[in-house]
Amino acid sequence: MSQKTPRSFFKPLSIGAPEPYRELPVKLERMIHFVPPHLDKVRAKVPDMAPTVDVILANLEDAIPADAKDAARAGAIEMANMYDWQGKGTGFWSRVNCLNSPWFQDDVSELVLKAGHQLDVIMLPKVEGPWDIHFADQYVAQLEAKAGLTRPILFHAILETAEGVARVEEIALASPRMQGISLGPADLAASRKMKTTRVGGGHPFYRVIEDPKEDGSARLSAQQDPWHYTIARLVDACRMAGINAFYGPFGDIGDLEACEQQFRNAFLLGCAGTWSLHPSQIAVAKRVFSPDPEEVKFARKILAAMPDGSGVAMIDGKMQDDATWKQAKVISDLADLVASKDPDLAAAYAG
Ligand SMILES: C[C@H](C(=O)SCCNC(=O)CCNC(=O)[C@H](O)C(C)(C)COP(=O)(O)OP(=O)(O)OC[C@H]1O[C@@H](n2cnc3c(N)ncnc32)[C@H](O)[C@@H]1OP(=O)(O)O)[C@@H](O)C(=O)O
Ligand SMILES: [Mg+2]
Repeated sequence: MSQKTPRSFFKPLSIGAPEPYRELPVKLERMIHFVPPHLDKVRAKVPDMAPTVDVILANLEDAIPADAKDAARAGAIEMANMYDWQGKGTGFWSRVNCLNSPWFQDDVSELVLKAGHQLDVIMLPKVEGPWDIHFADQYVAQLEAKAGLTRPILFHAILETAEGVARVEEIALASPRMQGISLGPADLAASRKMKTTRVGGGHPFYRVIEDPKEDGSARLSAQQDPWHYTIARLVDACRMAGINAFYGPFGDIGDLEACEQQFRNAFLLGCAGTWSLHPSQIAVAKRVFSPDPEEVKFARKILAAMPDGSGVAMIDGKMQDDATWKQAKVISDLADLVASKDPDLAAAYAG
């Protein structure tokens, strides 16, 4: 596979386009809250909602009816100018329609030319390989130059095709614009021909069962996680590329307990955040993707016991060494980010 040279990898892809980032901006992205921009009533809530979430995403793709695509795009551009996104620190993203759709070109060109000064991330759906990223990369660079933008707009891919999973490492490495990748369980289930209509979470048919018993009594079985492999593969690809992995949608809006379990599985496996589709999921995402205060205190004990990050120490009967120091650093750094945005948790972490 032909690769760009290290120096050309970071070259702007259009004369006049902003320099690509060599290090990604450090942002809190515990929840990416989806908003249907064509619904006036929901769009009107954005200025009040923005301070309460880490990211607001104007969705132009699935869940937006075909006859409302133009209204959604106009609504997204209106959202860009409803709040001081760059000044107040809440991320402003938009999910555009897929690259082979009749709407992609207008989505991207209008967003960059009319909202690029406030837009942080373009979410690209149904990505199948690095070629999708390369195409969008140069197209956005040309639009950034035309709009006179001084800050590069980043990309976030959705992992929701079988081919995308087979190439997830190449996608993660395809451009300095890559900020992260989310799991899209519904489209991925369809692409893989999985036999489920659920959007994330477990399935009662996906289990393991113990061996038959001599007395013929009932055999114990346990439900398994059908997304374990994909999330773990996604995390490895993203962390290799120095970007973040995210869990995507949880569709059973009424079941917050199962939503929390799915989010928690993703958090423990290394995901940095999740999508929230409904206001009720925002608090769940905040609870799960903010490190637990007791974990933070224990992590800071490890950091204090090994100031230079090397050696060995016993803390509460548990062996700590260079590796656990790095684990503790991940938790402590995340806690610092959360504390900067959430006074209640700042107090809990300092307690
Ligand atoms: C499958 C994967 C995807 O593509 S997922 C992403 C696409 N889907 C979405 O973006 C869905 C976004 N959410 C919604 O459209 C709605 O939440 C809903 C249709 C699921 C439910 O709406 P509704 O029936 O109106 O819910 P409620 O009556 O409970 O609403 C109460 C209240 O909250 C307001 N509301 C609803 N949703 C939102 C929201 N997202 N943000 C802000 N406010 C919201 C609603 O207007 C009510 O307000 P009110 O009390 O003032 O009336 C795929 O990619 C894959 O996996 O592959
Ligand atoms: Mg999808």
